[in-house]
Amino acid sequence: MSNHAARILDGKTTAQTIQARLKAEIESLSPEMGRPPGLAVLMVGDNPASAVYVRNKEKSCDRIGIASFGRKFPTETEQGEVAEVIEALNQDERVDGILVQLPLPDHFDAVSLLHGIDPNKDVDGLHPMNMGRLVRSETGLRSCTPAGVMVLLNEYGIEVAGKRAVVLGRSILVGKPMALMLLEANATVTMAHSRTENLPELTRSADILVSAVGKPKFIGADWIKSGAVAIDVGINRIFDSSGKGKLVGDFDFDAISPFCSAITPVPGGIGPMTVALLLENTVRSYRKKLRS
Ligand SMILES: Nc1nc(=O)c2c([nH]1)NC[C@@H]1CN(c3ccc(C(=O)N[C@@H](CCC(=O)O)C(=O)O)cc3)C=[N+]21
Ligand SMILES: [Mg+2]
Repeated sequence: MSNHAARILDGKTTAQTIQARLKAEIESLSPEMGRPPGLAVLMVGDNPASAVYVRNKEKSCDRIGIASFGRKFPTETEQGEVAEVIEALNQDERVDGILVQLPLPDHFDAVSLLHGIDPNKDVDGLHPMNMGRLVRSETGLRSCTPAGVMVLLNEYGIEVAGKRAVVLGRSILVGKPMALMLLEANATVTMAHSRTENLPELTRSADILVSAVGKPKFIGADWIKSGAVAIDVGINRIFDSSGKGKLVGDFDFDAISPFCSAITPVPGGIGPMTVALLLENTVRSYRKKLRS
């Protein structure tokens, strides 16, 4: 079963549908709440992937009625200064979500900074409280990228239970929570990483292959099982011979799509889903205040 046309899992359209639903929900909740939801994004230095994300988040917040409390710090900022801002945002009643862009500059200790975020405002799901809830399959705020993958799979009716899933990458932001969410959905999950031996042989066993390694067009056709579902979390900027930049994923899309049953494009796949789930988490934490 090869050379069938893969279904394109359209994250852009799915994300727009989610955003439209959230916009309506915000309109109906805000009279009672007396304020819009608020999201604070903190960025230190100027990582290009983070810059794309920040731009898209701010546009989306404007569009659906979430107030942005963003702060940008120069690379040489001291950790203590950012920690103080986080503490002020924890106390600020107008703020429902706080997100610290990763990676942070080398002189930062990301772990201790993330521990300082109020778990109820941790819309990135990175606080140990929320990570622990995920490990235990308890409800809590969940990492936006892997949560977006699960929503997209569900949107397209892709069966996960009983399937073999391989996750490439073991970051706290994507790989680890992704593996746990697939496990929760009853997939048989393998986590692979830079030290994994015979990687292509492993990925050829995957019914669902998720890549979050950040290497442009790293994965070619001989890594893919025929009929696999390919989920590309990589967002890599490359430049053509004329110096023009464009975004590509970890998959060599044109090479592998003939062998896949379904595949996410870059751009327009998991990126927009990440933004949508961030907004969703923010609205969730806003809505929770109505009842408390
Ligand atoms: N604490 C933290 N949480 C994150 O989730 C996080 C982070 N730090 N640091 C940076 C990465 C990167 N990231 C992106 C999310 C969406 C797009 C996105 O919207 N991509 C569009 C790009 C469209 C375009 O502008 O060309 C797409 O793929 O279609 C990009 C990048 C989240 N990250
Ligand atoms: Mg994408």
